[in-house]
Amino acid sequence: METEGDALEELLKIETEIEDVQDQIKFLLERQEKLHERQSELKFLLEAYKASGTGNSANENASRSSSLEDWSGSFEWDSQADDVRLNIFGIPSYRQNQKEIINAIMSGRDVLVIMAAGGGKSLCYQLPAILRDGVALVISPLLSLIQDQVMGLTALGIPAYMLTSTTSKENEKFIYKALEKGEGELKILYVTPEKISKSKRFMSKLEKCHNAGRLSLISIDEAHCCSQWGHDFRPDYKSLSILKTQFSNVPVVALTATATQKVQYDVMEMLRIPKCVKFVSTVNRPNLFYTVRSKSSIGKVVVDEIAEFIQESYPNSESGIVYCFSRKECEQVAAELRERGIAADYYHADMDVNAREKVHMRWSKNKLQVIVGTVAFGMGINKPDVRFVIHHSLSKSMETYYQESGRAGRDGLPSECVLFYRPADVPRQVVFLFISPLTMLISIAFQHTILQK
Ligand SMILES: Nc1ncnc2c1ncn2[C@@H]1O[C@H](COP(=O)(O)OP(=O)(O)OP(=O)(O)O)[C@@H](O)[C@H]1O
Repeated sequence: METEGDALEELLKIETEIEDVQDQIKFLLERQEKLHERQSELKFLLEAYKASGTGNSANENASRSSSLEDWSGSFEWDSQADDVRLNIFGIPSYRQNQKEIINAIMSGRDVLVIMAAGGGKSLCYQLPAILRDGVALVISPLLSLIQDQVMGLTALGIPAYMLTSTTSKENEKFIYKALEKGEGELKILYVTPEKISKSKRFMSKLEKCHNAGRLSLISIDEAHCCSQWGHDFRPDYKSLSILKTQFSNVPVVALTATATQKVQYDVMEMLRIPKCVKFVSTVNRPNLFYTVRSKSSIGKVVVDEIAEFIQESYPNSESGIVYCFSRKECEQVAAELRERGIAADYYHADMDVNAREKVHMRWSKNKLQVIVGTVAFGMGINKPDVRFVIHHSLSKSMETYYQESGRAGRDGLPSECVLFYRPADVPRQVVFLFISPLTMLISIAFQHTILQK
């Protein structure tokens, strides 16, 4: 007969064994991650060997192109580019790397641009799109991003169009005619990646445009969506590899704010641009001030502190975002902030598209001070004057944290990023299970200023 003592002893044994198994799983997952990383590097190297046909390594190729070619020198299009920059875009001078990127594209090279959010990536492909003859194709992942860009360009008098589900029949006809026959004024055409992967009709018109020598460049925005290692992987981005295969002489420009090596290799491999010129601008955002605050285990106290911070530091309804871990937490925190007199609402993936869009619009138009969101409140958020991003809970990775907190201060003005941290939040984020929170804090501290309040 089994006694209570026996049962207790067996339970202890099982618990020890479970801990053991967990350690092994952790070890194996870390090993798997490293192997994937190396696999991706090797695939990229092999691709580069094949492309160069010389046996030189990709790194040699990459560094050769970056070091030996001087993209900051004088080029025949300099004065025309300056004229377009100043008189069409109204931009008095270039920011870091913009001139060099434009020169590389104008020279017909494939280019990979890594530049922080708000750094000015759009000008890098829009300006060459105007200077080069023909139509520039831009692939962007979100309808809202596309609409913003087309609206902005149209306001500047640049003939830009989009071909999406919202395009009128009349505009569609105009676009197809422009692609096929070169009729009408079309300089920049925005599409989502689904157009490339799913519309045979569109691809056939694009081919005609290319055959007539009228496809001037291909720009791929948010290029990290190609990579499974990125934070926003989009399966349709995989089909973009066809572009370089089909239009090999047209320069491809891939742009992203994501800087990890693994993602960079993946993007270059997926888009088949192993010999691209790579431009990495600083990811440091000197106008962002990072703070880590210790988080109380009592939910109400945390919301009290968040509300107090917002009301004291931003009494004039300056815009902000509060990131939470779960949908339920989002709704609760938004309601509690409202109870404390802050105009807040929530945003998460469980809401229908219209409700989400409504909240986003109210916030964009400053009718709402704070959006309390999950990770779903992500790409396409380009409000320039977000003064604070508060993390009620830890993000799922360092990269996600960088993206989320980076939504603050796109206008370059001082802005705050506050992380509420307590060790008990760590196990809720699967990825962080295997990353020491200390590593994350040290990492943030190295990259930015930590003001311990
Ligand atoms: N050289 C410049 N001087 C001044 N302003 C600039 C310059 N280049 C771009 N800008 C402005 O900076 C702002 C951000 O540019 P843009 O939208 O291209 O950023 P981005 O890098 O695409 O950011 P995100 O990744 O968040 O979309 C825009 O208002 C743009 O007009």
